[in-house]
Amino acid sequence: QKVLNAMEEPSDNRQKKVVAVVGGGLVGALNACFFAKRGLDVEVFESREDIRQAKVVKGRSINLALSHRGRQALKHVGMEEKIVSQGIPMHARMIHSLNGKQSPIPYGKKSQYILSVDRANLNKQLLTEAETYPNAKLNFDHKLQDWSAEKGLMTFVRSDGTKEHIQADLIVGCDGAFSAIRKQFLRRSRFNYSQTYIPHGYMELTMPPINGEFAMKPNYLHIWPRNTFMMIALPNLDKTFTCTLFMPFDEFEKITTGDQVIEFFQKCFPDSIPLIGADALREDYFRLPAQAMVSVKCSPYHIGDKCVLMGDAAHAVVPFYGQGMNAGFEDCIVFDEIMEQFNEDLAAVLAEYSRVRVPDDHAIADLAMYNYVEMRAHVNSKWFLFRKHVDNILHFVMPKTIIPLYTMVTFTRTRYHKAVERWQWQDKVINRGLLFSAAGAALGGVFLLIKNPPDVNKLSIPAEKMWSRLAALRSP
Ligand SMILES: Cc1cc2nc3c(=O)[nH]c(=O)nc-3n(C[C@H](O)[C@H](O)[C@H](O)COP(=O)(O)OP(=O)(O)OC[C@H]3O[C@@H](n4cnc5c(N)ncnc54)[C@H](O)[C@@H]3O)c2cc1C
Ligand SMILES: NC(=O)C1=CN([C@@H]2O[C@H](COP(=O)(O)OP(=O)(O)OC[C@H]3O[C@@H](n4cnc5c(N)ncnc54)[C@H](OP(=O)(O)O)[C@@H]3O)[C@@H](O)[C@H]2O)C=CC1
Ligand SMILES: Nc1ccccc1C(=O)C[C@H](N)C(=O)O
Repeated sequence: QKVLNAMEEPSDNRQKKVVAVVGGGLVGALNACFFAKRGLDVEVFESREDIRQAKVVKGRSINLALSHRGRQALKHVGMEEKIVSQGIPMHARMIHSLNGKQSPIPYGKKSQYILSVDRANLNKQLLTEAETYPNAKLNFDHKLQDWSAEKGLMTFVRSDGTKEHIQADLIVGCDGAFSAIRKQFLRRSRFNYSQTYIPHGYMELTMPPINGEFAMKPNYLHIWPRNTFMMIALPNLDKTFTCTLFMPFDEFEKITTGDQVIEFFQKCFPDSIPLIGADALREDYFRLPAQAMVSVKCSPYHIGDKCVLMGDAAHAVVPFYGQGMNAGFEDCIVFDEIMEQFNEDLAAVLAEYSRVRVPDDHAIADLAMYNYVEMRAHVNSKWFLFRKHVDNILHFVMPKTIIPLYTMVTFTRTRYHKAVERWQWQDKVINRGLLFSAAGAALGGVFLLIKNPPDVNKLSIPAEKMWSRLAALRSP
């Protein structure tokens, strides 16, 4: 059994803590940098081999949308500029109508954008950054098999079947949506847990460059919203786009031949066929089955002063807000802030972390579900587009009073649950305002008509025609 010992004596009178981070994915690797920067000794245990040496990197999605929360966390460990310089800014949604028309909907002000970044590259750079700290060590091919919350003792199994037993002061579970660390929480009393698989799946398809250039405008997140399902595309540095088709599993399963794939794309995304390529479509559609999406909510995130969950291990969310990683990165900042506030007293820090973070992570889980409906359906509605304009104008006039939800979530560090509360309040106020304005305008019109009744004979539209037009407006 290996007991992780502090690599050197602490310079102050605090007991030097040794931290084991389980999972060297995006959040685990970043968290290792946070702990190491704080001066703690940290070891990462990752089940996969070192992805920096691997020939093929298996993973969920090729690219990710990075926004303010994630950037702030990267900034804390001095990596923001490096990562941002390798990202592609996306300033707006680009809506593809059935007839091929493209219309942009900006994400915020001119200077506000989200960034498309390469997942594997980000993970590799975070691991390399963690390794630059002398007090951080990375262990690959270490899959957590079991652990004890009471003893802080973990058992790892390696690909050759050998086992390693390791003890640490603090265990940080960053082992993703299907966390092995979280399994032990499930056995404990007063641990709340829910897991929901949505009935939709997703499939990734590649849109290659055309004559060495992007096949579509690169600085947008492209959306083909078809009300009950959608396709999106994010740009990559190699001038390809990664298209992701989100659709009910039933619909994926109805398509069983290459010809049916083309028929389906012809009907729903005709403008994308020449860009992806009909032959590629026929093949790529069947390369992998559609993947499932799960939303996991749990609380609390800690056990005593021994263990804490972060990232997808604590809160796997459906991907539709592009906030899963950003929220996980923000977890690292919040934990670090609380460590500072409570002078690294782990019992106090862990309890406070759960108290502060659970409502926010649960809020982003709900918002992520909502954003799927916004992206696939609401963007097609004239009322939604009108409201977006109204919100933007009000935000311009009263920047501190009215802040669009998307701006709060994506371009600020407003706590997610506060953003939801504020959104609901703003929505009520704006809708009432619009209703009163419409009623006021109508009343004003009636008043003017009564004061100056028009000469019916001089109306440019004959009265009967006007009535029939009004009747047509009312019928569905
Ligand atoms: C299709 C899709 C698109 C997405 N797009 C976005 C986006 O645009 N923006 C965004 O912010 N988020 C996005 N996300 C979410 C994002 O991928 C996750 O939130 C993020 O990867 C979470 O990081 P993590 O480190 O917590 O988990 P992971 O990245 O899953 O890392 C977990 C690590 O733990 C390791 N591990 C697992 N089990 C063990 C074990 N037993 N022992 C040791 N190690 C173990 C795994 O090998 C892995 O390396 C998307 C997700 C999906 C599925
Ligand atoms: N919110 C969501 O809907 C989902 C999000 N994700 C996130 O996407 C990112 C990248 O994922 P990626 O690296 O590709 O991870 P994978 O989906 O490939 O899974 C990583 C490991 O988790 C285990 N696993 C996978 N599926 C299941 C399952 N259904 N039940 C139990 N265990 C499972 C497997 O471990 P073993 O070797 O033991 O089989 C697998 O090796 C991560 O953030 C992940 O957390 C992943 C899936 C869904
Ligand atoms: N990265 C993603 C992956 C899957 C689905 C959506 C996204 C988004 O980023 C959506 C974006 N935030 C939007 O609201 O337009």
